Amino acid sequence: MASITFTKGQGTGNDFVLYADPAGELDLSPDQVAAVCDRHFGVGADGLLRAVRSSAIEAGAAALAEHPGAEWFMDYRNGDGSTAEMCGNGVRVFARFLTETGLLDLPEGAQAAIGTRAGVKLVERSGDGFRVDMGPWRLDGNDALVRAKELDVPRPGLGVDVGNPHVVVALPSEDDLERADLAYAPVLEPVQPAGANVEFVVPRDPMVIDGVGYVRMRVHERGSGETLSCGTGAVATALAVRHWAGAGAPDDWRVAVPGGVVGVRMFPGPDGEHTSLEGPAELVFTGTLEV
Ligand SMILES: N[C@@H](CCC[C@H](N)C(=O)O)C(=O)O
Repeated sequence: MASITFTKGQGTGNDFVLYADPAGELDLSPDQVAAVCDRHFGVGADGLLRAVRSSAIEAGAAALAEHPGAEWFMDYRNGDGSTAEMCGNGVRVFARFLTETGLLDLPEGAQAAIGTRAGVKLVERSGDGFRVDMGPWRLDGNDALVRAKELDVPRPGLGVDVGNPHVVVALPSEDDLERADLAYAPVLEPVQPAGANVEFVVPRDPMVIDGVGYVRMRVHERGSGETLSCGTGAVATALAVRHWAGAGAPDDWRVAVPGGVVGVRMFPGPDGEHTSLEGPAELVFTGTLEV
């Protein structure tokens, strides 16, 4: 049995259990992760973030090859114990955890390189929270029909890859968004090869004010169920809505989720268009786990 000092953190209500494992000695099994994230029998969280030195985890070799400064690797797990490539809110909360615990020095205006399974992400402070360069994105062609309880007819979704897979579904009205029952997994047809996070979205009316786009979103996350926020989902949402709106649509978006608001921007990067995600990231409490 091992004892782990953990911290609970959240970004717009997307909550995580975090712990430092610099030498890579405290890897939890999927069942252990699911038990920790269980809201009735465990700490309770949408996911788990293990801070491990990139040199101490197999997946960290690619991160160090991409960016030798990527000292820390974000080993992300969904609440059911499954592994995901990337977590947008998670990487911001991870930066808060590293800086508050003294594992990372990140002065205002500087960027830290964090290894993830979707490549190295550059994180910086932004107001009270953090901003992350999410890197390049693509429409992944895995468009799907999405069936969900309370939706009268199956609706078309747009497949977007932002490091992890998403399907974005536009709903006709805010009423539809509110009454959609996401307490179970929406059915995707055809089934996405690696599963997908599903975002249900409604642009605000008017959608654009002073060059900024506004959209509301609810999300059913692969491996976690409905959550109060999803950073990669917000990025996929802004990209999908801009795609649907066509030429002249803004590159600057505010995505309202049940847990708050995050900002998404599109900008030219060295390897195609990148996006950034910004918003709050807070630590809530610490405790000890016996695993
Ligand atoms: N909540 C995260 C996304 C976490 C991973 C996702 N559930 C998946 O399986 O891809 C975020 O903020 O991006």
